[in-house]
Amino acid sequence: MTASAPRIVHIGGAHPYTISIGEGLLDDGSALTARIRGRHVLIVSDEHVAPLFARRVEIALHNARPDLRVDRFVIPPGEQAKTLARFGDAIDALAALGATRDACVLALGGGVVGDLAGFAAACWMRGIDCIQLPTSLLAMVDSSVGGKTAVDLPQGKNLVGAFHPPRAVFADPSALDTLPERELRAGLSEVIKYGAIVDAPFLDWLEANAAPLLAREREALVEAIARSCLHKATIVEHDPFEHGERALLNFGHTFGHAIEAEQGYSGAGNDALNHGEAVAVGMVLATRLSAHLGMAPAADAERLRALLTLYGLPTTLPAGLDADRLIQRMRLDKKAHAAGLRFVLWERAGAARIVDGVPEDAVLETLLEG
Ligand SMILES: NC(=O)c1ccc[n+]([C@@H]2O[C@H](COP(=O)([O-])OP(=O)(O)OC[C@H]3O[C@@H](n4cnc5c(N)ncnc54)[C@H](O)[C@@H]3O)[C@@H](O)[C@H]2O)c1
Ligand SMILES: O=C(O)C(=O)C[C@@H](O)[C@H](O)[C@H](O)COP(=O)(O)O
Ligand SMILES: [Zn+2]
Repeated sequence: MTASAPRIVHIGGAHPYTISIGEGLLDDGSALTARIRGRHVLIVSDEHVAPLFARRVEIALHNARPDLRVDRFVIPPGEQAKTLARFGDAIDALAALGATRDACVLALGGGVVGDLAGFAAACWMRGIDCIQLPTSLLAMVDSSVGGKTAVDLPQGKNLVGAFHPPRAVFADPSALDTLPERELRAGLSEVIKYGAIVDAPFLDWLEANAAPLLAREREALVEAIARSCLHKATIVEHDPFEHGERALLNFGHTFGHAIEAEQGYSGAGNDALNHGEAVAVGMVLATRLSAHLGMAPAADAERLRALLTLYGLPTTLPAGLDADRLIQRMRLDKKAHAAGLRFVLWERAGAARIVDGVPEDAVLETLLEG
């Protein structure tokens, strides 16, 4: 049972669903099973998260629906597991389960699990249900919502994937108690992104609420999650397949994804940046590029950099990365056209714009400044 009524965010459109945010949702078997149509469930998780939460979810499912056949598929933790090979293993797990078209994948974990599990659900029998049970802050505020699913290639981030909206999202903020500090900050990077691109008052709120958020005060976290989900839901509902405004959610990602790929996706346990950290650096570089192109007042750019620093996030390019190689990576960014690079640039707090044909020499200059 949930401790109190969950906060609900609705996403409309062709495939409507709800995001529920509330304590105890991971144990709420009746809420979870209400979205499960068939009798086969594959819980996809990772080696950090499964020992913490998978048994609880399995018990909740069993108590509400003893007829369910529930299997577990567990991947190693971190970005390096978001591969075609692990995707193949997930497909094998669905085959071993005997999953029929009404089966359901439960993605229990951070964004890596969510993206991989969602992609497996998108492909098995051309598409089965996926319920997202995000356990990292980043997954609660961003990756569990909107239906982008993918795996990485050595050549670039998320290069193989599909749009496959979840059947439902259940975010239980009590899961965040065990989240490592570095991962909490990474999630806050994507939270700051929403303020930067569409909600200037949210940036004020984030400036005022760094202490409670970093101390994991539940009320502040739930507010940040709900407000982030509301922004993502609004954008995704209007443009589910990223034909236009959805690309705003990619602010900081052209630089960020190039950094991640260039570092070999090794952000989990060493000096390389994880996704949220790479996006933090990417947002700062995007504001600098905006300044080069005559957009975004310098004072606003400095304010964003200071806010990221307040949250303990990196704001400069890691040492040893080659600018030309980063630009080469950006040519495979999914926003790029045959005609050239496309960036989400910054105008001011709460306002960003998608700009085509950004000259590579301006990007190079920005990278060389660090
Ligand atoms: N699909 C989308 O729209 C979208 C949006 C943003 C990011 N992403 C993707 O999400 C990924 C990043 O997600 P992430 O930051 O969650 O990384 P992640 O999935 O690697 O999780 C971060 C780390 O935290 C651990 N963890 C997660 N929940 C935990 C908990 N409650 N307690 C203890 N440990 C826990 C994980 O095991 C992992 O080690 C990237 O691959 C990124 O590309 C996708
Ligand atoms: O949902 C979106 O749209 C986003 O861009 C959200 C991003 O935070 C996320 O990292 C996404 O996976 C990036 O998408 P991609 O199309 O650049 O791979
Ligand atoms: Zn992201």
